[in-house]
Amino acid sequence: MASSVFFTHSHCYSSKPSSLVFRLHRQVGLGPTSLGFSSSHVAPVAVMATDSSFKVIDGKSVAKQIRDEITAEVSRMRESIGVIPGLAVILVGDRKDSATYVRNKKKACESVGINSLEANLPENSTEEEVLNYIAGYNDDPSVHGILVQLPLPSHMNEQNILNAVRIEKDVDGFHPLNIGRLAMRGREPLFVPCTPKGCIELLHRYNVSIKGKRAVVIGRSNIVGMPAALLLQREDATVSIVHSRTSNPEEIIRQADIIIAAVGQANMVRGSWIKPGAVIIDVGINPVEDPNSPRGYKLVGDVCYEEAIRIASAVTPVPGGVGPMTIAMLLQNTLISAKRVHNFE
Ligand SMILES: Nc1nc(=O)c2c([nH]1)NC[C@@H]1CN(c3ccc(C(=O)N[C@@H](CCC(=O)O)C(=O)O)cc3)C=[N+]21
Repeated sequence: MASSVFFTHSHCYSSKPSSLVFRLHRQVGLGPTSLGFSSSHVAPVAVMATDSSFKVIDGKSVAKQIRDEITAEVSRMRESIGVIPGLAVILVGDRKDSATYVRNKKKACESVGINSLEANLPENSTEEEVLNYIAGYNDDPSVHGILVQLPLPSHMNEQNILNAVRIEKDVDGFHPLNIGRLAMRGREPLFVPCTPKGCIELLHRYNVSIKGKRAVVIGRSNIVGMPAALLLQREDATVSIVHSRTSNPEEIIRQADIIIAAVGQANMVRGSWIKPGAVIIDVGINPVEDPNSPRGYKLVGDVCYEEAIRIASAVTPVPGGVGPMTIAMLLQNTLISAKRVHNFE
């Protein structure tokens, strides 16, 4: 994001919290909650006199819970009508991160009993070759979901390729018809994009009420920011979108009861930008140098976590927050697709 309004920080200055008051009054304790996760209780009493229990939103354990639900449904379906849901993933080129994501998706399919097919095409493939694979999967009745891993090589037209996926198999929810329906009141998309769907699912499973709340989405990408804003609006939030040309991002973000951060800027959102008690869903997955890690880097979100936990009421960590939910939602969409085509309830 090449803009001067967005500040980048390679790390949070956790030894210098934005408010001394919060640090002085911080009390940490551990205890199970009704959802079965551990949470640390932070009590910034100067601002939040009551109900000051801070929660880590544990996407990893919620995703596990959802995978267990999907596993049960997949086997019920197999036993009663003999159908096994199938997901086809098309990977073009050899980007390391994409290969890792695709491998994780495949593993996740196996873990719930969904069949996975994979087409691995070389970087220099033509658009036509990719379209041929899509056409084959469109016509294959054992395939209920088709995912074209993004980003595609730059010589390909992403729109042409996403348009070619049958909307009934568009488990990524990226077909313009599905996105268009998401944007319209009274219309239902066949699939909702996985990452934004995972964000909303986390809010639901943590009993965060959305109706009537002020929500701010940071970032306006087709795959996260825009659909996240549309989903929040469908849930009756009052939604603002902050982006690289927003003149007063901090001021707008500070009004949010719910923040969904999806810009891809490490630690961009500082503690001082957060309204006390806000709920934060951090979609960013940004590598930053870390000499203490064997890989030489670690992953951080778009939100300065160490600062956020002192002021927000709940925050998703990175890793272990939205990422695992994205994959769980992909499995869920594949199951929904198979159930729909076979009229199985
Ligand atoms: N057609 C398409 N659909 C996608 O859904 C799609 C895509 N293209 N291109 C790339 C992005 C990225 N994405 C992630 C999925 C899971 C994690 C994930 O599970 N992350 C873990 C582990 C992170 C790690 O340690 O490497 C975590 O955050 O805890 C991250 C990122 C899906 N994407």
